Amino acid sequence: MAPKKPPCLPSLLLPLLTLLLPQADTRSFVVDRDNDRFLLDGVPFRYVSGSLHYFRVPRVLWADRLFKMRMSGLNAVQFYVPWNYHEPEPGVYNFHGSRDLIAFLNEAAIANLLVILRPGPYICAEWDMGGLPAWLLRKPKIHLRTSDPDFLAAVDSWFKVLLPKIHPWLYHNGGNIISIQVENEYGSYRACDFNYMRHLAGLFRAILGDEILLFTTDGPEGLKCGSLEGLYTTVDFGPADNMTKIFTLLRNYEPHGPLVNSEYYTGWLDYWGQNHSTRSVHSVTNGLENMLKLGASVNMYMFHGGTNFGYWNGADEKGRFLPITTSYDYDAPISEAGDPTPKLFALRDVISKFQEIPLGPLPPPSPKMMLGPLTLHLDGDLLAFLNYLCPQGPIYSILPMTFEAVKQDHGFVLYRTYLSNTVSEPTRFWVPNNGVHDRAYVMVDGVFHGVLERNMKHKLFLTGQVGAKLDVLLESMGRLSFGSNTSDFKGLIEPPVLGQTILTRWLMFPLKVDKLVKWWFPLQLLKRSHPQTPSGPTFYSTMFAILGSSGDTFLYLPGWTKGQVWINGFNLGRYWTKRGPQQTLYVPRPLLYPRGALNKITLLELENAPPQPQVQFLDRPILNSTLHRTYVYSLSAEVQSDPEPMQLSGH
Ligand SMILES: CCCC/N=C1\SC[C@@H]2[C@H](O)[C@H](O)[C@@H](O)CN12
Repeated sequence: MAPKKPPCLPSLLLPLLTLLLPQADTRSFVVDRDNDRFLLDGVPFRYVSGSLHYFRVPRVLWADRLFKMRMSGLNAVQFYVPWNYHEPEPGVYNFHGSRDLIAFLNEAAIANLLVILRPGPYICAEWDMGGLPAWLLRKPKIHLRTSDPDFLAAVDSWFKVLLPKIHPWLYHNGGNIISIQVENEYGSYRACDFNYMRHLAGLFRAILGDEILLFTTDGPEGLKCGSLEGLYTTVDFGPADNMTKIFTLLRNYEPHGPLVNSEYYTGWLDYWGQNHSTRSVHSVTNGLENMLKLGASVNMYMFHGGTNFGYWNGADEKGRFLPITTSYDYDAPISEAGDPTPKLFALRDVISKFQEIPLGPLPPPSPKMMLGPLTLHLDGDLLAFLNYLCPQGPIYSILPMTFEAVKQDHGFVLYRTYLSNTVSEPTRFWVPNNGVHDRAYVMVDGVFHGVLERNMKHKLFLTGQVGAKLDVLLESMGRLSFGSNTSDFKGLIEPPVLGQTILTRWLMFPLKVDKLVKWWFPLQLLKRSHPQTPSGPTFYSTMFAILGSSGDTFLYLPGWTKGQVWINGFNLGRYWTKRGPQQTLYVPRPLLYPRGALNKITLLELENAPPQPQVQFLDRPILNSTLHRTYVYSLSAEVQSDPEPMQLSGH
């Protein structure tokens, strides 16, 4: 669907106006190397852009966010296209609802924003596997982000679907896309495979033509492997970096043409278990003003961060595995709830010194709602619903299989084996080579024995009778989205060991939790037995009505440990109250049924619920709680003391 044409005008006016309006054949966005600037339709142009990720904002809120960006003085919006968000299975595509990319392009056009598109295939973005689909890892030896034929075949297949959709939206075709990025900070990736980058550039040119401006983005240390002849080179850096030094370095790659910072960091990401990140208003506005004085084009990353709903967060590896939090507030100028912040107004003042700002006020913060406390009832432990969670039954293997091997991309897989001997004394249960990816909740005959965690907690001690069920619920906490190796397999990567015995003969149950939670009637109706005393992964739920006026709100879970939340079947994301720094989850008002209608909240608490299983809805977020240090294990004392196992179980 090509962009909507202007409304039809009285026929006598049309000929006159067509002389004035730029026509598709005169529309152009080019680099003017003689004058170190961009030209838009032949006129000098500088973009002041902001990043907003449509995949982190419910579709019903896109127009609101884009309007606020325009009213902030931006003339462009930059966003990625996550491959894994649109191709859930090989050859299966989804561009509907909150995945309707064309609808988002149209909303940007309506907001009078040009578009800087970044389709990857890798996007980083603190998104699961940097946007690459987990199903690529069903070929375990695939070399991601290289000219590996298996990888390129999947990339070509995806881009031959995506890029033709984008073609009509290119600026010179009448659309609003002025430039397109190839890959993402490729210079930071170990492969440095120029054949791969040349392949991508050739594919983009073959489908999109020669007019569209293609560019690359790298940190200063990545320019060597990230830049490519024929692609315009840009950099990314934040307010604390040395702008002069980095732009001077950039001139080694682009001696002429406009200076571009494609990711000027207005804030930063958060990791579970680390302190909340912020960037000062002064440092961010000061850096922007310095770049605009140079005539540079700038994209602010992020201008509105949004939320990692569901299981979509990515992870980093900085000495240890660090999953990204559910909130992607990013301390951005527009808050996670879509509210203008002091940083926005300060940036708007800076922009107004260099270009016209739309007249009129920004909308005020949206109404917020408080509700509760609500008391949830215990539906039952997760194992009680196993037949509904895995209706197709388990997969058997001598050694445990990864999530990818059993075709489970996100969430949870239950691993089950049976004790071949009685273990009467507390005996060490562990997984060699840091092989828990990422958290394991261990039960013996349904009794919760504790948690193992990647890099953090390698062993626990358990007892059990011969023939007892040993259940290990594995949770993926999101795949590495940055770093030298994005082949971040999930599950039990190594067979666990009990005492000196390697445990074999495993049943794997890929769990379809979201499908179960979507059932409207209370889960406990599915159970034959009465809810047991809460032990390990357990479902809780309740129904509630909004009596007063509705509004955005923030779910607060005091006393809960860690788990997943659904509201009216929508997967709101992960909570980890015990670890922080995030203590609340953003609940967009459109998720809630208005006054009188019944809403349903469901929790899967993975460890321990509070004695009173209550939650509240607050009128403000808590993203910077003080961390409960006692809860964060230290690994160093443990990992060296694990001896090699002696025998296989059952042999
Ligand atoms: C030292 C940082 C290297 C990783 N790059 C990052 S961390 C935050 C941002 C986003 O991930 C963004 O998607 C990256 O392109 C750049 N960047």
